[in-house]
Amino acid sequence: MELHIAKNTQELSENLAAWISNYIQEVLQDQPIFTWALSGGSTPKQLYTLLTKEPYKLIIPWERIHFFWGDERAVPFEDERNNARMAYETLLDVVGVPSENIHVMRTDISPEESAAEYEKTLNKYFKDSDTTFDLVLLGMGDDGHTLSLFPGTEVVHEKKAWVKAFFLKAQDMYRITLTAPVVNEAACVIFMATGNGKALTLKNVIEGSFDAEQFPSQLIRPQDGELHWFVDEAAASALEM
Ligand SMILES: O=C1O[C@H](COP(=O)(O)O)[C@@H](O)[C@H](O)[C@H]1O
Repeated sequence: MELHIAKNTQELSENLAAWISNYIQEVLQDQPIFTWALSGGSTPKQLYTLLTKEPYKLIIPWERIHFFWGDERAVPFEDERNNARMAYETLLDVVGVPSENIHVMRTDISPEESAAEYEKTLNKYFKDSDTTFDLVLLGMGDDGHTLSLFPGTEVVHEKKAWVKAFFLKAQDMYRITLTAPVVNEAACVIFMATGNGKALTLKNVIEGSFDAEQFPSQLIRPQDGELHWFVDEAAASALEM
C-alpha cells in the first residue's frame, strides 16, 4: 500500500489528477481501452472538475476510457444524491465522453434487476482477463464504509457476486454496489479521504486490526494490483506511520 499525503483537498486533487492522467496514458500504450470505476460522494468532485481543465482535458484520450461506477444510490438520475449524475455534471458531459463508453448502474428498473444487468456488463468486459478494472476510485465514509459496503451489512460478507443490491435501512434507500471480490481483482485501486472527520476511521482502517464488519474499507486488498491512499493532512492526522 502506498500513502500519499497532501496539504488539503485542493492539493490532493491536483496530485491525483496528475497521477491518474499519467497512469491512463501509460496503460493505454499497451491496450486499446482503459476501464475506470468512479466513486460517488462529495470527495472526488474537485478531482473530476480538475480533469476537465487543461492540460488533462486535452491530453487524456477520453474516447478510449470506459466508465463504470463503484456504487449507486437507487434514486432517479435527476435526484442530486445520484452518484452517476454527479459524475456526468462534473466530468463526463464536460469532456464529452461518448455515451457508449458509459455504464451507469440503472435506477429506472428494480435494484435487483439493475445489479444483475451490471454483473452481465462486467462479465462482457472482464470474463476473459486476469484482472478487472484498470482503475477503481473509492471514497471512504466517516463510518468506514466504501462503495456501498456499510458496517454491519450482509454485503460485506459477499465472496462471489460482483454486484449486489440491498436495502440500507439506516438510509431508507436501496443501494447497488460492486463487491470486494471484483474490486480486489482490479489492476489499481485508489482511495481518497479528506478532513478531520475521517482521521480516526482512517487510522483504524490502515493501522488497526482487521475488523471488516466494523470497517468495510479494510476489505479492499487488491490481490495482484496496486493500492494507493490519497489523503489530506487532516485525514492523516491520527496516523502513526
Ligand atoms: O455513500 C457514499 O459515500 C462514499 C463516501 O462519500 P464521501 O461524501 O465521504 O466522499 C462514496 O465513496 C460512495 O460512492 C457513496 O455512495
